[in-house]
Amino acid sequence: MSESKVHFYSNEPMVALLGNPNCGKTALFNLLTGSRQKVANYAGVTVERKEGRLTLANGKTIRILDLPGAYSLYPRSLDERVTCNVLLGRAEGEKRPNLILCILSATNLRRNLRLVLAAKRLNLPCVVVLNMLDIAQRQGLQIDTAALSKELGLPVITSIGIESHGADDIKEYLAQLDWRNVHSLSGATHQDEIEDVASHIEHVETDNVRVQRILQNLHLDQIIPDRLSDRLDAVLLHPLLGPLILAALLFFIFQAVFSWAELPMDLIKSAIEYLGDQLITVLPNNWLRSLLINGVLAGLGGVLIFLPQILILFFFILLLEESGYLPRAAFLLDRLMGAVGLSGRSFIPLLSSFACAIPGIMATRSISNSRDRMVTILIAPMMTCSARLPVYALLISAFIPSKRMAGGIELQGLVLFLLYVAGIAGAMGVAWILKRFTSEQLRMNVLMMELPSYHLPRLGNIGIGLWQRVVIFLRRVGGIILVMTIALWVLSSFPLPPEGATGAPIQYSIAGMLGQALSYLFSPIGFNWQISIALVPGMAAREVVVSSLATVYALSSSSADAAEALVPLISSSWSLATALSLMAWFVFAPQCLSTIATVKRETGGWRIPIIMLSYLFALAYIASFITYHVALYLGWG
Ligand SMILES: Nc1nc2c(ncn2[C@@H]2O[C@H](COP(=O)(O)OP(=O)(O)OP(=O)(O)O)[C@@H](O)[C@H]2O)c(=O)[nH]1
Ligand SMILES: [Mg+2]
Repeated sequence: MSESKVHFYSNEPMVALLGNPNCGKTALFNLLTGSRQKVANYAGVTVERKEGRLTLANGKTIRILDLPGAYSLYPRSLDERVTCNVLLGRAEGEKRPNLILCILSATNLRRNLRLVLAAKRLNLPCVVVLNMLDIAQRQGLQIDTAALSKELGLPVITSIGIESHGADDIKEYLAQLDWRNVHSLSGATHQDEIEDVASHIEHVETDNVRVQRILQNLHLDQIIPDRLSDRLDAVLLHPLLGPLILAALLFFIFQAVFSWAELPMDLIKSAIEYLGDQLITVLPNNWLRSLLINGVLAGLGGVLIFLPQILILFFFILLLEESGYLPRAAFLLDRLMGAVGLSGRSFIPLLSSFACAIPGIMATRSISNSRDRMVTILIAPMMTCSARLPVYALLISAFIPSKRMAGGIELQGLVLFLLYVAGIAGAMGVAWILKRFTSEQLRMNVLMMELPSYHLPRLGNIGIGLWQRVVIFLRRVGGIILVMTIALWVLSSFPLPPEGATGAPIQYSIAGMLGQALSYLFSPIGFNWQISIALVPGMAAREVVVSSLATVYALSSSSADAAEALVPLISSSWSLATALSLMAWFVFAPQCLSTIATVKRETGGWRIPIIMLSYLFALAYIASFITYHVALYLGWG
């Protein structure tokens, strides 16, 4: 597996952040370096090392390395291995860090201290940072940092990862550090060798005893229950209520995606229409006007309009991530996932895939069982990524009436929910088959997952998260989607139709001919040539299908205002059977090219991506074929 290469600045000291998962390393990394790496309230958020730089008050620059969380220095999963390799100096092209900042969550010293003891044996200078001091204080924990420092034989500083000045003590400490003599902070007292695997087991026992003694000396050896979290869990993890609440929550989210988005979507639509009208009045009727209106405006506008829905979905995802509910959902679904041979471990990678399969596939690094990891990678693309939302939303707006059913349920939201469920069900089915027919069969892996305390979501963090989504989305619109739209416009406009041609000019263009050729393949599942054209650039990015349809239809119609009206156009020219078949196609169809590239990188070869491409293509075709023919049978043709 390759990792992002880090530049080698030999003269700048490097400080690595080491700590248990979810202890706030990335929060501190962001405070120290001014980065905006992902922070969330569950274990295993960071799976790669990330580097940033910090300029200290005295002008000195140091490199800070954020690492995946680790419970021990005996790696069990790929993300833990990243951490160990860096600390042992085995990471390619990377020197060993000059200093380790060992971050502890003050709320769980028992587990966190074991890692400090292991870190001391690395024979690297080490400083302990006691984070989450605010929560510890709220829980009534009094930690004597001087005594802790004496027990450990290491300096101890404190921090609060969620306050803007929460890392100032760390900065101050690093500024006054004498980097030439930093070796005096080295924790190794009795052993000069780097930790090896064989001695690991024997250390575990002595470390447990030592941690117990330290806690006793600090009068911290009673376990302080987190009452609020326990009380919430009594309801949210209740065997019967828990799953019901989870289902209701997810259902509500999809309802909101449609009902809350109406107003902002109307606003964006009006703005695009206004812009189109202006362009028509000021520009002469030539190829440039066609490119701007039928190409760029139709294409980009067609996608932009779905931004509010994407943001609403992410608002809820961020809320769940910040609050600490996500690992509970994993816990609730563990049984269900066990039925198909996966553990709840796969839940968070799969959930990340709802944003985009790429971070989802990266997140599988935290799955220690390699077969589970491969299966999770193979099914991740079936989780509905946010790029598919515009496609679904377009088809739903065009074909599913916006009406309320019994109980005030929005029909459109319900269909969207069902499309997501179809993806999940497909994924579970494939996982079951893969496990069933591989040598490992249905072996249950026990879920060992930490349930963090609930945190009140911080609006600032959610705001930043949403803003990042807006930036990602606009970058796609202004980047790949714009490029593909212009390319498609060119291919759809040239060559010009011959003299005396009667059909729309696009039919004589390169794209038109390609679409007609492809429609032989796709007509059995109800796709016309316009859809067939749009599917090709859609391989680059999902939303491109929407912009491509907008461009293709804008070019196929003679009226100048076609740029504004994709929904009525497709609802009048496609049958319901075709629309349903296209929805089914998008539940399963192979992912975009960048996902395939990620799978190749993460699995180290072409085997898995090729398996993935072919089985998804086959599945999509079969699902669409069945959907189309059932719909025809029902008279929706
Ligand atoms: N109340 C409080 N919350 C904190 C503090 N530091 C971090 N958090 C929260 O704790 C959660 C975990 O923080 P992260 O920075 O993602 O933890 P991490 O150590 O990078 O976790 P992994 O990447 O999974 O290893 C997030 O919800 C943070 O907002 C703190 O000092 N006080
Ligand atoms: Mg992290």
